[in-house]
Amino acid sequence: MRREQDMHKPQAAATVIGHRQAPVAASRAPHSESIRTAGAATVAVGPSRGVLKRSTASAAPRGVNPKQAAVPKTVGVGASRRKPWDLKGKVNDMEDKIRNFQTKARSVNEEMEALKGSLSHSQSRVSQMEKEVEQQRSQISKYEIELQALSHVRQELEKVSSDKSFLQKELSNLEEKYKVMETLRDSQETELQALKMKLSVQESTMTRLQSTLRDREEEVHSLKEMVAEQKEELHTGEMERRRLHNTIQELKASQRSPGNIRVFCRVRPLVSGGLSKHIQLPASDDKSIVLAKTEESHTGKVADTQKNYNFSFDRVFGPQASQQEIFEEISLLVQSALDGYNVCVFAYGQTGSGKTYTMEGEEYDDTRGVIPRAVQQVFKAGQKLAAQGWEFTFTASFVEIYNETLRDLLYTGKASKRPEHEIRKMASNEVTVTNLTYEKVYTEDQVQGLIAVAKRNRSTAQTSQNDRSSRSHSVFQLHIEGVNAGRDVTCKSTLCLVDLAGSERMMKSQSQGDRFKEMTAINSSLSNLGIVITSLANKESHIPYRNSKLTYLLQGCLGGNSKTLMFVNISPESDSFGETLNSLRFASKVNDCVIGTASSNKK
Ligand SMILES: Nc1ncnc2c1ncn2[C@@H]1O[C@H](COP(=O)(O)OP(=O)(O)OP(=O)(O)O)[C@@H](O)[C@H]1O
Repeated sequence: MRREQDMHKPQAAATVIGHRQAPVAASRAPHSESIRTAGAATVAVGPSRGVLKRSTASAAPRGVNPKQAAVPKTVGVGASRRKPWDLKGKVNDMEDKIRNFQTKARSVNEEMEALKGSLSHSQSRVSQMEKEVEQQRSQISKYEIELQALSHVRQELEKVSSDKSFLQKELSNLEEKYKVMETLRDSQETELQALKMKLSVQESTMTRLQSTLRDREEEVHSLKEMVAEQKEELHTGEMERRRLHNTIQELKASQRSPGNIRVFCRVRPLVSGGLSKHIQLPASDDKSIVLAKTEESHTGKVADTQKNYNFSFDRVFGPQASQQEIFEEISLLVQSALDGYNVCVFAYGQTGSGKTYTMEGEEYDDTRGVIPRAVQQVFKAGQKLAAQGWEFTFTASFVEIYNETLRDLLYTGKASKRPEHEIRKMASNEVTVTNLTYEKVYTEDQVQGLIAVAKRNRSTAQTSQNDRSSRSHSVFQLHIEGVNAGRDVTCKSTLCLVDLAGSERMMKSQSQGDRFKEMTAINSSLSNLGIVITSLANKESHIPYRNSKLTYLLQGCLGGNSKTLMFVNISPESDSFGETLNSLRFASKVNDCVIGTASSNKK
């Protein structure tokens, strides 16, 4: 556009040239480039302005524009050289000038024509360029659209790239994991190989072991057969042992007397120590005892006479005999109880002769009596027989008979609620006591606990009545039931251990009141015991068991089907001589009784 303006300006200048004011226009066109060129020509020929100014101002007519008035002056470049009057010269100059101007106008025109050409060219160029610009614009808008599309693509690309980097990370993680897994797999493969090796070794070992097992099984089978044979032999042996055991006892008993009731005599040590004067125990004989009594001469003229009472029993134990020695002699009987025989051991003797010491003993091992030792043996033997297929059930009871009344020594309830008891005989001929505690026992300790309960119960009664324990019988019973399921054999027996009341005879001076009643009861039950034993020995048709609670209770343990042992305990003091003699006489009578051969309660 600017170029277009530039092209028009010289044209206007050329138009002015045709007028009189053309020089003015020429002098006023310092802004135009083409005029500037012409101006230069003017300056080259014109005089200096300083010179002209003064004369112009003074020569300009009034009312005329000083600028218009100055034109002729300016036109006359050669005025300084021509004389004012040289008009012709001036005209010539003017004509020269005109020619110059014309030449210039022509060149300007030419230039203008050239410019026009150039202009049209430029215009076409411009339009072409505009077209191009349009094209460019449309291209640009296309590009912009493409750019937008590309920016979407770029965003997507960025997203894809971030996804890619994420996936690459994941990939690298997975690669790591894969490597770890590979390592693991390798190690597991190695392990697998090792296990396979082991397996193959073990398989071969197993094959070897299987063949060994088959051999062993055959061995076991033959051993089982052998065991069965040996068990059979053992059983036969056991039966034989029982038979022999019984025979030995019978032989032992028959050594002195042919009766079944065996009697052991035990002499208590003197309380003061030393030796008893009236009791003699022959050193060479452990079955005899001599009771010597010196009878003084009434007249004094003859010497004192000594009367000897000789007794012999199955065994006589002196004051030094230990509890262990005593038990060794009766342990065979206890074994018989497990073999199915009823066994009854009772201690007879005057008060203080050592019955309780013999039967119960004291707490310490050495001083323990028959009852705790028998219980220990029963449980031990029961365990041994279990190996031969025997299974035993033990039931314990402990009863006191005082004044012909029964009292449960295992009762642990309130004293006020203590029940009364009756002895009953069952259809099976078994004797049982109503309301009595029959405690199933499984261990020796449990039985010892029951014995302790019985002791407490006796001492409680003792405090209310002095020496009550001396005046009552205590009966411990262990009911034994054995089953050998394999052989379809059962056995049933009772081990009966009795501490009898003091056997002293009643003095006439004491025969009054409660004491009389007690003594009558004791004497009655003890003499009834003697009567029952004698009746059994005489094989009488009626045995008066029911005459006393004691014989009624012991019915099953006395008689042909039981093994009975009596301890006769004697006091060594000289003032007990009479009672000792009575006890030994009673025991001797019992010892002479032939009741018959016991048979085992085996089915
Ligand atoms: N063999 C003995 N060795 C040592 N001490 C004994 C022996 N026998 C009995 N004794 C003691 O003699 C005392 C009386 O014995 P024990 O109580 O056994 O007599 P008991 O006949 O049962 O009397 P009771 O009829 O009054 O019950 C007790 O102190 C006891 O320890």
